[in-house]
Amino acid sequence: MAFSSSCSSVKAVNSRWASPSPSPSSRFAVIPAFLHRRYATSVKLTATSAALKTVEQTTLTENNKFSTVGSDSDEYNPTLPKPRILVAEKLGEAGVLLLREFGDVDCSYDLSPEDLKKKVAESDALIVRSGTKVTREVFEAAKGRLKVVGRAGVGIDNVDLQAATEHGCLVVNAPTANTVAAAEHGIALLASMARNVAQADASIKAGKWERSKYVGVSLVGKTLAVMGFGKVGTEVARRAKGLGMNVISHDPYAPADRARALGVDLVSFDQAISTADFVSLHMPLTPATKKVFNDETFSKMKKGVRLINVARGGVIDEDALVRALDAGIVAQAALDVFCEEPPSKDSKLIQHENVTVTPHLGASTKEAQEGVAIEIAEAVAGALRGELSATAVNAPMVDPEVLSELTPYIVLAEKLGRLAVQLASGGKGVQSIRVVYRSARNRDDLDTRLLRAMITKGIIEPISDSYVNLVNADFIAKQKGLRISEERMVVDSSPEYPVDSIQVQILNVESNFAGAVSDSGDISIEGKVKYGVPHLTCVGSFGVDVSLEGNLILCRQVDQPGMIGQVGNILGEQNVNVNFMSVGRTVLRKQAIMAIGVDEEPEDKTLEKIGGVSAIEEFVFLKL
Ligand SMILES: NC(=O)c1ccc[n+]([C@@H]2O[C@H](COP(=O)([O-])OP(=O)(O)OC[C@H]3O[C@@H](n4cnc5c(N)ncnc54)[C@H](O)[C@@H]3O)[C@@H](O)[C@H]2O)c1
Ligand SMILES: O=C(O)[C@H](O)COP(=O)(O)O
Repeated sequence: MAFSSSCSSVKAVNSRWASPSPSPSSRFAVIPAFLHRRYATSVKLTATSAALKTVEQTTLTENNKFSTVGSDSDEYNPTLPKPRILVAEKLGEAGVLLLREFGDVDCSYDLSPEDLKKKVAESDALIVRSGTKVTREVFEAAKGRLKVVGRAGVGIDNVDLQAATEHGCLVVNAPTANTVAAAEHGIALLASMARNVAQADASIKAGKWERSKYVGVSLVGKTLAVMGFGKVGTEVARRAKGLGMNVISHDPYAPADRARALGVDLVSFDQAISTADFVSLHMPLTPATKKVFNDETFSKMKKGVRLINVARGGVIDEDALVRALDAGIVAQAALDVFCEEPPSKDSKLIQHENVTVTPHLGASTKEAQEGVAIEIAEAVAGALRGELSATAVNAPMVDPEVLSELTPYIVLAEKLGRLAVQLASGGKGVQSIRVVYRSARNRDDLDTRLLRAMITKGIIEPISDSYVNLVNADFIAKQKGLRISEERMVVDSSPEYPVDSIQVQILNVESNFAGAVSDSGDISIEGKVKYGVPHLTCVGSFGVDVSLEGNLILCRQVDQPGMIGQVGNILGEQNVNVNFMSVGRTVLRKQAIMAIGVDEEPEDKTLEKIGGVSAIEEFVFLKL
């Protein structure tokens, strides 16, 4: 089939073909050294669906004091020295037993940073919860011995992932076993806050009997805003419905039908916080959610609102919360997590009489800890045996040859995913993605899993705290209710290159940039690799040609002379360097799209000026 594109004509204005090919995100592309060694001797990877199957047993040397086994059917070889596993925080007994069957387990809790460094130098695996900081210094001190870090829980903000990857250390976590525990703790805080349980308990223990002081508020009929409708948020909503509450939720990326099925309306951020009597936080800590609860947002809340946080302390500006409590905007807060853990003893927030606190207990039930312990023990033992883990967060396992050929396409795929998700808006949520690969290669001679993983990574990472890689991409996509369908079209170009173009479509969503919506009504963008550099070649129905470096401004305007100059001048005045510009149009002198690659992030006022140009109908700034 000959190559066909839905895009219209394009005129490139500036060219940087000679730019060096950008390297892929190092977190993804750096293959842990021990995996390299293992695969280097044992695995023949092909570009077929068998690409990730290991076929032989391998004995490791150097830092690997025991053998690892590649095939699913092979057993761990008990004649070789057992791996040493350091458990640095309390882990459920079932998990410890499982680990003992497999290795020498050292349970040493409350280690000082110095002692931790000494111990990791003699350990093949380390298991922690949120209380141990696994820093770069820890990986350096391990001198290559540490092969796996297991986080017995969800958040891996206490593990330096970049350092782990650089030191060839796999990081795995246990993302699902504590969901219900966290939700139950949220509900416990909600109910005990509403009825002043903690304060009344302290009062009575101090010898008082203050019945009128601790009159509470009822939950039934009140509105609860669940901020973040993921695993924990969904379970909180389900339980709050059972308490007779009216539940609304804000989550720009959650599927509306999943919420509707629970009788929950997905609403805008402002609508959620301004109408709720109770606000419960369940979003991840990301650059977009950091301190999202601040003076401005508190001022929009209903006077007397009650706040619960079992997510991450960093989503709240804690000083602003104290001000909101003092002003009576927030009547009460119940907090399980803090910006700094443990928080300082004399923190105004902790000491506030209308605040109830728990020391990060969300996951701390016997059942959750047993579940998490088993989940992490299996993941760590599996990783030490060399198996793929569905909860690995930093390790691709790809033949270096395949990786090297695909490198520029990997960058392209991630950037297309990242761009596409930023073009989505509205309450329906990103649910269905369609990817079309145009390639001259035979269908079975192109393994697209790495590309699909990178598109998934590009789509998910800007909107969550999940780390996506080849190993966990499908797992995370499924967890988030994201359906990714792939199509391959054979085109008449050179089979020397694995892919001619990649098209990413987000189906059934609204866009914040109407120009990105194709004739089929879906958000659609397409890109190619040209001379090793990823390029955006199509936006909606408009052909463009802009190298995907730095950041991007897309403008839709009336096709008329002088537009490039006007916008270029505005950016130039603000010292924003344009690295690439391209204009594509459908019909002469009607509508056109201008794609402008910029090195810096323009200030708001600069973007406002661009929006003020009369011929510009809409524009959007996108981070690559
Ligand atoms: N206190 C504890 O002990 C404890 C236990 C488990 C989880 N957690 C924390 O709870 C949080 C949620 O965990 P989860 O397992 O449900 O994660 P999840 O990834 O399943 O859900 C997070 C949800 O937040 C949404 N989201 C992303 N950005 C958002 C934004 N700007 N506004 C609103 N929603 C947004 C995502 O779309 C997703 O649906 C995480 O921060 C996790 O670390 C804490
Ligand atoms: O991220 C998590 O899983 C929770 O915050 C629980 O942390 P914990 O394992 O330290 O209790």
